[in-house]
Amino acid sequence: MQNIAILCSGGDVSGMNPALKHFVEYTLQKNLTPYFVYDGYEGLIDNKIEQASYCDVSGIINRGGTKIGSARSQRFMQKKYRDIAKQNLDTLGIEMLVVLGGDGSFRGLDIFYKETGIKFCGIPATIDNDINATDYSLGVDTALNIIKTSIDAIRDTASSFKRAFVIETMGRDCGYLALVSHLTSGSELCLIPEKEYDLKSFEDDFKKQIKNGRKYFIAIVSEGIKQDSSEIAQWFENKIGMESRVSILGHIQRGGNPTIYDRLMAYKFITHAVDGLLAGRDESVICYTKSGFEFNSIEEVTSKTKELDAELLSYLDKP
Ligand SMILES: Nc1ncnc2c1ncn2[C@@H]1O[C@H](COP(=O)(O)OP(=O)(O)O)[C@@H](O)[C@H]1O
Ligand SMILES: O=P(O)(O)OC[C@H]1O[C@](O)(COP(=O)(O)O)[C@@H](O)[C@@H]1O
Repeated sequence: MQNIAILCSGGDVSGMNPALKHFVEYTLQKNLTPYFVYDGYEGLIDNKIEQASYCDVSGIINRGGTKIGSARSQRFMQKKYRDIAKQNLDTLGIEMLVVLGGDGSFRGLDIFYKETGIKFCGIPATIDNDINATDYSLGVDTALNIIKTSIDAIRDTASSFKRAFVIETMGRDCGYLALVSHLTSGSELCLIPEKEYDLKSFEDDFKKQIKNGRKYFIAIVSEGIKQDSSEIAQWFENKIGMESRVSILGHIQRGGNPTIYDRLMAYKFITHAVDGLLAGRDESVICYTKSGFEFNSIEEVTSKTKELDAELLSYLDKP
């Protein structure tokens, strides 16, 4: 029997628990012995590695976050700690790793593979959807649904109280969450790092809309834009003449009951990752694109910054 381990690294996402469940079930079905590494690369170094069974994954498919924890690890950046991680894996006879994480995690994993020969398959997992070479990363759909529910709720109070709301989404330097939320929630303004903007250009139109009866505004802004959300709110007050409030959605976007789409994608990502390793793919990331699932090298995934989908971006210019 071959031993195979899974770990979560970087920001946790909803969808990791369904992935863990299918990992255990699928690897057992394939006559492999599954292991959990707790707390990301930190757990590899500290030997928090345990054999997993069906019991460990019962009742977790509906839970956000990850049962085995996730972490960012400064120590894994240093070879002396990666050597300890390799010793821990050798002691347990583990030769294959599945890692749910982002491009930083994959970069670390690739270095580890080159030093130790531990085979791996990366599964893109980040709410930001900013990993190059994959159209979809696990967790994005649940985050978008949480944002949708939040915006719908804020709309109730905004419309009742005649206010402008500036709603800030996560995403680091990527405006995907904000842009998709804008297009699907009917907000009046969307500001993202990928598109230059000048607030002045909206002033005449917004004032005209108020004259024509508009009672409230919803603006969705990504955390990576050049201004603080409070400055956008000030602009609504000073230049548009409407009382305003800021709502920073924050870490609620990283939690919550995984959507059907994320549960299904977790199932598919895990199946492809395990199949790929068994078929002899030693160092790859399983990506999802318009043409389906495909394996990519670390170089392809990490060498470029992902560009925002051009079609989605073009919709920002349309009324
Ligand atoms: N060049 C590297 N060498 C070794 N480990 C790395 C390297 N880059 C990232 N890592 C590991 O991957 C972890 C997660 O990376 P990070 O960039 O924070 O998140 P993400 O995987 O979401 O992009 C880091 O905390 C570190 O342990
Ligand atoms: O949880 P932290 O450390 O405050 O980090 C917040 C950041 O993590 C994210 O939620 C997800 O980022 P990663 O998936 O790349 O780790 C970003 O959207 C956000 O900027």
